Amino acid sequence: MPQSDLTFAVPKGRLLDDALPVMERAGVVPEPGFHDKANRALCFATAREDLRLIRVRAFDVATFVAHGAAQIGIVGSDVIEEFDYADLYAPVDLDIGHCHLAVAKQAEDTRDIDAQSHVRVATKYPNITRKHFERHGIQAECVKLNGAMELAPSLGLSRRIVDLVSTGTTLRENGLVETMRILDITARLIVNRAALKTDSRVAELVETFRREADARASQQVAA
Ligand SMILES: Nc1ncnc2c1ncn2[C@@H]1O[C@H](COP(=O)(O)OP(=O)(O)OP(=O)(O)O)[C@@H](O)[C@H]1O
Ligand SMILES: O=P(O)(O)OC[C@H]1O[C@H](OP(=O)(O)OP(=O)(O)O)[C@H](O)[C@@H]1O
Repeated sequence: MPQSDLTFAVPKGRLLDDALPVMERAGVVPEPGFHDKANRALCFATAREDLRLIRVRAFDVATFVAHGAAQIGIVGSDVIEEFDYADLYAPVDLDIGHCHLAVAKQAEDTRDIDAQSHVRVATKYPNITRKHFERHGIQAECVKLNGAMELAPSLGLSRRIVDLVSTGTTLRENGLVETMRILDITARLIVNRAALKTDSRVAELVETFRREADARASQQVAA
């Protein structure tokens, strides 16, 4: 019986620029139309007849793969940690998309929250945030935002934010300072656990990406 096509999910934004060369070295080469920013299609053919790509939001990559609608994908470890899906397995650290998740506050806010039992936090990551503050004995009331968290303290929405930091420019330009680092982040190859067990092509792709990541690591050591 012919096997159905595999679906590979990738995030549509900044991570894609780093992921594409890695994918291409692993033999996942999208059709030319994929690179056209004006193209509104969401599903693309690849050089492999049995493999298609879908381009979705980063959080949705994890959801598509966890539910088996896509068998494999690439996503930041922040997203994996936030959802904690049992059906999702992240076997390869791709060593791209380096950033970290941090708590930040307005630079002029000198009030100590350690002495408090409750704090309001604006974030895209309510689960990670609640767990982080719980470990410090503080109950976090999370206000879910999907972007521009940096506006929340100055507009009185929350005393703290939890957001991704890479260069630190966004925090600085919005008058914020980091108070605590929560999680170091890199992008991972993720697979649906059931698909990994039942479809040998998924295990083969995992091995190919693992070899590609190992080869890059060896080159870096040699350089
Ligand atoms: N400033 C940054 N520097 C490096 N990596 C980042 C940065 N911001 C986010 N990331 C990583 O990239 C991932 C988001 O990927 P990407 O931007 O491709 O997705 P997206 O779907 O466009 O995001 P969104 O849903 O926010 O629009 C994050 O989950 C994180 O792992
Ligand atoms: O430390 P920096 O290098 O300044 O990067 C951090 C910024 O990058 C991410 O936002 P992104 O640009 O993905 O936009 P978003 O707010 O729409 O998520 C993140 O949410 C920060 O705002």
